[in-house]
Amino acid sequence: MKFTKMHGAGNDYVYVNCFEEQLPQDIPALAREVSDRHTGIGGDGLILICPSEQGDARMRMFNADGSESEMCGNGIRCVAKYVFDHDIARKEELKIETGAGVLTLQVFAEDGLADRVRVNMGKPILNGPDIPTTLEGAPPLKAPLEVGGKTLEVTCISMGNPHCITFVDEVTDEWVHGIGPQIEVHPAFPNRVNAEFIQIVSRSEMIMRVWERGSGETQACGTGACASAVAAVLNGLTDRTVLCHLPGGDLTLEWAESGEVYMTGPATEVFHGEWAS
Ligand SMILES: N[C@H](CCC[C@H](N)C(=O)O)C(=O)O
Repeated sequence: MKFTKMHGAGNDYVYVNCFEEQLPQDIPALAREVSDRHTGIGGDGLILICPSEQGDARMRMFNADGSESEMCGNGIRCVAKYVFDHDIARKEELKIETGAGVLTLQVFAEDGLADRVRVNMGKPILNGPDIPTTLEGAPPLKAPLEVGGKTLEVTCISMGNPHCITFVDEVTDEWVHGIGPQIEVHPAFPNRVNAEFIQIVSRSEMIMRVWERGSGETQACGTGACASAVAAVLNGLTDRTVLCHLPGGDLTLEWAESGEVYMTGPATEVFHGEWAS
């Protein structure tokens, strides 16, 4: 099985072009195997680029633990790059089918290859039961969450996949590796949750680290950055356009007055290979 290794702001996945490649039956097992950074290819998960009746391609995304997610922001930028660069659909505006609906993307190319992508991520989902979470509110804003002997004040948002955002003075390992894994599996989140930790720098800038559902700490999380920008606006902490600094790079988020969230960021192809087993 041929694969391509790509990353968006350091959030790296193994990509398979399912217009051409056959997949084994057990895709979650394949995701776990290829993601292993010692015995596999290494990555935060597996992303399939598939034919679509509704768009130029369909994205299916699997975390490193094999769980499938509805949406992946860094992943969809790389899917757009792959579709553009490999002539599946060489258009500057692409439509990609995802678990969160058909999204529209704008591709920016240098020397004929896409290197930055602007995604209309759609409107955030704010109704608690649809996130889903048992916490009160639409959305839960500064909702109390008992974790690790602390009572956190969290904001919960979905971008098609669930996010629990905590604003902190400094994003330390204690938060990300100590509290993050406990939030991921907290009973308030029936489908588990991605846990973002945000340090506000100014009304137009924030620092983010994330403990991702199914993958642990990643270098960046596109849907998490979008959800965090919405949470920052709803909590009165930033304006509607925010520069988000992540360990793997920067993303620009805009929660437009129309309600849609726009995310702009890089997409990088690193290498191709053949998966032996
Ligand atoms: N771990 C996430 C999926 C990947 C999201 C992230 N890598 C992004 O760029 O949006 C989840 O289970 O919802």
